[in-house]
Amino acid sequence: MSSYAKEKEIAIEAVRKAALLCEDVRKTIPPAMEKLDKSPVTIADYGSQALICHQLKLAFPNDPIVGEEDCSELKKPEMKEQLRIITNYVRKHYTSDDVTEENVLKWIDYGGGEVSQRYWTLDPIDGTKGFLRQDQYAIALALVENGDVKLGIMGCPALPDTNGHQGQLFVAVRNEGAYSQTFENNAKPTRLQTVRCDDSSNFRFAESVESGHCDQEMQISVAKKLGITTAPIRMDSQAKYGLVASGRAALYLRLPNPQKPDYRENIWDHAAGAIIVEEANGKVTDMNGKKLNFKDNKKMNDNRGVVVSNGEIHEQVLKVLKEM
Ligand SMILES: Nc1ncnc2c1ncn2[C@@H]1O[C@H](COP(=O)(O)O)[C@@H](O)[C@H]1OP(=O)(O)O
Ligand SMILES: [Mg+2]
Ligand SMILES: [Mg+2]
Ligand SMILES: [Mg+2]
Repeated sequence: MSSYAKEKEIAIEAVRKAALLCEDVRKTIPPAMEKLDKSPVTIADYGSQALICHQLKLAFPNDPIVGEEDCSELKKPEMKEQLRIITNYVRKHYTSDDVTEENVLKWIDYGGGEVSQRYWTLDPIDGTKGFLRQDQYAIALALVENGDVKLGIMGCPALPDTNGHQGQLFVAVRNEGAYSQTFENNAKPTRLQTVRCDDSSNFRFAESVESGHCDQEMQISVAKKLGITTAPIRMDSQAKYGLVASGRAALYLRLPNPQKPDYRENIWDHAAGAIIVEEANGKVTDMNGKKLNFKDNKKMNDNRGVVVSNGEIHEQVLKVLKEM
């Protein structure tokens, strides 16, 4: 019996419902709205956050949820039509009889919790830019206790598994391994294991599609020094952690963009992915070898960049980074 059996069951069901909503929205190529920081957000980001937060609050009323989105923009009168559309999508994918515009706003704002001794962190759509391009995105949910991620669920509805089946749901519980399954009900989970260095066809590296989110030039030179000469797998969102966990890449590098020295990573962009890779025998640190900090703040203020590996090559990657 898993130590987080109830949490896992509720979280998987919540992410599964949100994935159905996101895929439904994606069929129509949704227009993007712009947030105050100029980053895009869609009706699916809001719908996914509303669905997941409400289900978590019903089951764990005392747990804070630290989510990416809030409704300050959505509450503006000019957003009335958007709110109506979001509410309709939530109603379609959620058999709760209290789906009203007012409640949808309330549920989204359940995600306004603070980092605490025990909390959930949620990115309702990670890789919104990928989602808008009809490319990869992830619904990422993690439970953190005392700064340690205990449970991570990552839904990647557009990601094909190694059998070519589209849609992968990744699940990891601390000390109990990482698994992937399809989105079907009662799908059989497959245990994940990172790639071995002698598996030359999968000894590749992954990085962001968005050159503004990282330092692609530096990443390619680091990979070269490690003997990886094949082109990077460019993919949006935390799905890159899924590639490393399932042995389809040995390394995911996210080095800070030199043009944006003040950017700090958010906990919801890494918590779920990190436990999934660690439980598949991989390793995750920042570029200086520091543990990612999920204990203090939404922003990982004392971490710089992220290095995600199969475990075996981790020390070597850190050494190369230090030398450069
Ligand atoms: N300058 C930046 N450096 C690193 N990550 C960033 C930067 N700007 C935005 N992001 C985040 O990168 C994530 C997408 O990652 P990827 O590029 O791997 O698909 C998003 O969560 C996005 O955050 P946000 O949601 O605030 O836009
Ligand atoms: Mg965003
Ligand atoms: Mg997001
Ligand atoms: Mg994100």
